[in-house]
Amino acid sequence: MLADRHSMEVWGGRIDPEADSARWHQRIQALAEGGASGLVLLGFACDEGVRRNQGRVGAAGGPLALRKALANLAWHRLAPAYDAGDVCCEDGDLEAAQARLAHNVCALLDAGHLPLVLGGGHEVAFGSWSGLAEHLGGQAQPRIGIVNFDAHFDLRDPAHVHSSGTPFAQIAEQSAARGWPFRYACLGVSRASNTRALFTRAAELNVLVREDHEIRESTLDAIGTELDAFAADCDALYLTIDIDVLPACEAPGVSAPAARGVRLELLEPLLERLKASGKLRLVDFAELNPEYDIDNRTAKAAARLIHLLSL
Ligand SMILES: N=CN[C@@H](CCC(=O)O)C(=O)O
Ligand SMILES: [Mn+2]
Ligand SMILES: [Mn+2]
Repeated sequence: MLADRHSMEVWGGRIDPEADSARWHQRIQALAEGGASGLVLLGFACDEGVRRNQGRVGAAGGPLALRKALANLAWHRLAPAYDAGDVCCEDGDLEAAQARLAHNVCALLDAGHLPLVLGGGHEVAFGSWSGLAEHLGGQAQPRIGIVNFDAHFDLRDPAHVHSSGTPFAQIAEQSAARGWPFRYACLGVSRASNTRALFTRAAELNVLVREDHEIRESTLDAIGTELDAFAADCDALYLTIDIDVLPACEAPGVSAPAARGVRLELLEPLLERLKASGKLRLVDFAELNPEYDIDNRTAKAAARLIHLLSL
């Protein structure tokens, strides 16, 4: 593997004396060549995209905070989980860091693993997707479905700058250049936090949009059915979770906290539905900023979602 740094030191925590009481820190393994396929955590310690997007930096600390939050959670998995270390961006060269992330993601997919990338600002998405694209590149026209749970479209015009606000517009451009379809679902969007231009671009790109206020107990099943149909029309799903989709009380530790958001109890059933599709090939978490977290609330919420997806 080509990660920029790797240490298993963070994986420590409570050890219970009774049988069958393992936690993540007791079961996760350092990634090594030739191991059985499993879930692989790969950090993307980067907030250069957030800085370029005029946001609150600090998401570079996300991978470490996520591992710490995950370490003490109960282990219920049957298949292995590995830690592949971090890709870092310490010199402001975001494009080079995204390219290294892509090569690592591609190598993991080639080896039969499910990569779970720990961001980092949402600029992680361009690197993650590029890795999946590299992996599927041999296919004629792979139908990659992107499902983004986010208060924001992140479809800003990349002609100005590449940032945490542009990844899906960059992916749309790349897809068009390759003659591949662009299939993007963005759920949890806040109308108040996205300009008219962004809604217009989403409509032009035929994005499946569900706004934050549309996701309620009474609409969950219908939205789940929409996601089933979206997944059925794709060869592979890339799930990206911008943790600022949660309300600020559940996720204060982000660059742009959501005044309303979509609560965990509504998000979780939709994630279960996507998982049940059997088409998830790549997952990432974006925008956790530990510098603004309260009581590790945001890290714990994200770790709970990782735990749910890993069962
Ligand atoms: N990845 C973040 N994207 C948001 C940030 C919004 C904000 O800082 O208020 C965006 O660009 O729209
Ligand atoms: Mn985002
Ligand atoms: Mn967001």
